[in-house]
Amino acid sequence: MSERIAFIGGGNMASAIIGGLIKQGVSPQDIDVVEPSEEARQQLSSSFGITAQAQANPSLATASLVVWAIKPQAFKDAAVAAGPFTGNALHLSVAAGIPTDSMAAWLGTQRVVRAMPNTPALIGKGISGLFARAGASAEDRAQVERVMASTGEFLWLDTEDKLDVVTALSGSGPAYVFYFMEAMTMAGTEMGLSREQAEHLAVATFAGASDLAQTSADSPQVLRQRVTSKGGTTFAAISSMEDNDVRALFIDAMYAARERAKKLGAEFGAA
Ligand SMILES: NC(=O)c1ccc[n+]([C@@H]2O[C@H](COP(=O)([O-])OP(=O)(O)OC[C@H]3O[C@@H](n4cnc5c(N)ncnc54)[C@H](O)[C@@H]3O)[C@@H](O)[C@H]2O)c1
Ligand code: PRO
Repeated sequence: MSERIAFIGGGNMASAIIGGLIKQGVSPQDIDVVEPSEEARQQLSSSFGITAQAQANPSLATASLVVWAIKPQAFKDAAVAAGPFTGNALHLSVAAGIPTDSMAAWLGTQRVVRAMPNTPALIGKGISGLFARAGASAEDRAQVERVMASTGEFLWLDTEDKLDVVTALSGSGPAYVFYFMEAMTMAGTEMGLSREQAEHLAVATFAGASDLAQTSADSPQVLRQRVTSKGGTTFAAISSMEDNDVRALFIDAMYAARERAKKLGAEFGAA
């Protein structure tokens, strides 16, 4: 990968991808970042030795790939500011909701791909959903794969609307896991463990159960049933959750996330 890559936005998600690229051997000198926040620019400098630009400028024209890692709310203004400098680049957006139709209109190109990563990308253990517009070539898709592989796994989607489902599932998903860790820690502490002990047990339980689910030939449902002795402690806990509709409420929450992704697209993606 000797091409220059430009990032518009240098926050959490850009840093996760940049970190992965540098680990893969990409030189920080081949990475440009446009980042208006002084604090974020300093972070990029201390973490990666990258001198980010406060504003889009003609140097962006040398990038063969432009990665859009800004909030949906800021996308259109940033596209209007940076678009004129991005020449014939391929564009890859990680923003929730913003449709490729809008990006193609704002940027004047059909070479547009969207990715929905998640924060385990920071340690190379992310998973991303990818969608390519018809105007993106096989080589464009391969370039996106090389970049996203540095953050973990990826899978291609055949329709763009499925990206909103991926956003609700794996994009937002780490927060659901941390939420359950928080609740388990809170309960363990209430029941007499120290906070450190409870958090250690909760985090290690998710790590172990995730590894088991990934390496086992059995489904999560079968693995759950194996923990749940009839009339035992897990049975009491799962019955309490089922009686309180936790599963249905959790599914509702994911629909709310997907709705929000659609609304962000409609509100901030209007071309
Ligand atoms: N954080 C996640 O878990 C996650 C997961 C998947 C996708 N995303 C998507 O990634 C995008 C970025 O999220 P994040 O978590 O990195 O946010 P962030 O706030 O950490 O980073 C966004 C950065 O963009 C900068 N910015 C604002 N206006 C700009 C402009 N006009 N030009 C250039 N930079 C500008 C901000 O200063 C900020 O540093 C969002 O669209 C989000 O939907 C985030
Ligand atoms: N974080 C972004 C959000 O909450 C997108 C998925 C994860 O909007």
